[in-house]
Amino acid sequence: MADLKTPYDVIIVGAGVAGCSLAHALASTPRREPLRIALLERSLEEPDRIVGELLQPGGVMALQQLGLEETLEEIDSIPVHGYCVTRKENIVHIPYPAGHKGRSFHHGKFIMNLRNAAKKAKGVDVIEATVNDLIESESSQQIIGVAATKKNAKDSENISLYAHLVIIADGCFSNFRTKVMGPRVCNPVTKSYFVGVILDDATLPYRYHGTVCLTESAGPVLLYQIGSHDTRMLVDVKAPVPSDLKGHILKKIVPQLPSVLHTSVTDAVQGSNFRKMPNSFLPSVMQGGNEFGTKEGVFLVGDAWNMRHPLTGGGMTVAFNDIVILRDMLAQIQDFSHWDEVREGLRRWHWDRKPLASTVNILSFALYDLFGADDDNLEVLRTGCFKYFELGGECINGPVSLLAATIQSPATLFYHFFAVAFYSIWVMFTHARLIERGPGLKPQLITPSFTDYPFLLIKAILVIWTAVVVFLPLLWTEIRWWSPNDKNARTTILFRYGMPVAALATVAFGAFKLTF
Ligand SMILES: Cc1cc2nc3c(=O)[nH]c(=O)nc-3n(C[C@H](O)[C@H](O)[C@H](O)COP(=O)(O)OP(=O)(O)OC[C@H]3O[C@@H](n4cnc5c(N)ncnc54)[C@H](O)[C@@H]3O)c2cc1C
Repeated sequence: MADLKTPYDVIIVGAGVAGCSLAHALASTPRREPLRIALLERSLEEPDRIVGELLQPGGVMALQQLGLEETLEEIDSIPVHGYCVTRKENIVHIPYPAGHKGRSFHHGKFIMNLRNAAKKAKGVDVIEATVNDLIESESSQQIIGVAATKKNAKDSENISLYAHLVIIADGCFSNFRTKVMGPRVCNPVTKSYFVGVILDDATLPYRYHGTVCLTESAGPVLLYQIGSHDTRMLVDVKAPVPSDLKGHILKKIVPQLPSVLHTSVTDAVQGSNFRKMPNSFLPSVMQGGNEFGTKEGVFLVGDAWNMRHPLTGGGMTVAFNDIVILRDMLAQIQDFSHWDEVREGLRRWHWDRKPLASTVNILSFALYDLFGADDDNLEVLRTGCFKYFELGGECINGPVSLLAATIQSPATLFYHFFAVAFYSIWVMFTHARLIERGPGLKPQLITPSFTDYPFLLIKAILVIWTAVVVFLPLLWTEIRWWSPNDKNARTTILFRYGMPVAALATVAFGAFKLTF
């Protein structure tokens, strides 16, 4: 029975990508009694951020399933038909699978559309307030509400709101992660930073395509058009971020970009205020209350719970897909005060989201390790990856479908990743390569001969080892977060991951034996 202090069924903290779509999804689900939802956001002004500007086709599909496809309209959004990867003037075209299209836009405009959709949804109160704390029940230590400071026209007002369920969607810098996760808290690891600028009327190597520029001894550079005249450039920089960013980009990055971009990038960098965001890694941890060491009455969604590298532009796609599954799960629960039912739902949600979320998460860091390569063996893999794409056919279709999130399969990702690793070795043995000969001397093109083979054989083993060391820990972070008592999770892991991984490992080992 509803507590007198509980005017809401659900409180959602944060009206960003996940929060707005969740509020809209819950309100739009037919139920016996319509839900009363409070969506709290610290600022309802249009956000101005360098995040969430390209939505992959898989994200567009999830948005359609949520009935929110109109939020992509009337914001000067740009169609995205695929990617191209460049190494100086060498360019590989990687179109999305036929019939699929992504969209890119100014983040703030898209968020305003999402907020309007949430505001219009029946039973949703959008409140401009900063949530300061979670309110715990004194008897059960369950979370029963939030304490917030409401932004009024003249001054601020402290309020307390209560609900059966509190959902935290306060993004990558979440203030409540620790409180919700308790002893199992897992802190984000920042791998690098993206520094963002906007280019005016830039010409990209392929129009309406995301562009990934690989550079030597610096991180990858990402470009995509986000409006009729605006193109976002994100430059990956490792910590410590150089104090002279302008000099770093002009001297180290620009000469390695395709020449078609030189003028617009130089102009943008000259007069720019750089924006910087951390590229963080945060594996998802099972939630659901005491059994899993987390709080009851509350759970996390979106970046507050799970983050991956933004290189592959997958964050919003994961968030929307999560909301689709969560909506269907919560639709089966009539009363959110029945925590046992919510806990069981969260457990199912955790595993049901894995095919897409794990694929996107692993791909983002595996590609980042390859494209941001700063070691010799990774450089071999990076060259092999570029050449793999040049083969065309399934060598493009497979990886791009994973990137687009139209295929949700860590096993397919495993297959292509190790196919790239073996192909990289083949390339190393058979293709001529440029060797640096020291200052003042021109690099020399060397074709491997028989005398190089012993050295190359050792290198091949190191390259495979490097591929394993990149991929398997990422896979492990996706499957290890289960409770030892959770028998269903163990079965899921065994069948969904264990079997394909074992099968592919056998194939990979066989291929290795046949090749060498
Ligand atoms: C550099 C960079 C580039 C990226 N580019 C892409 C991309 O191109 N494509 C893609 O799909 N993903 C991208 N991402 C990831 C994507 O931005 C996130 O996955 C997505 O925004 C997560 O949504 P969210 O709702 O969890 O958080 P957010 O969208 O950040 O929303 C959180 C909301 O909570 C509010 N809030 C925070 N604290 C409080 C509080 N105490 N009280 C009330 N409200 C609060 C905030 O104001 C905000 O509105 C990128 C990430 C980075 C770092």
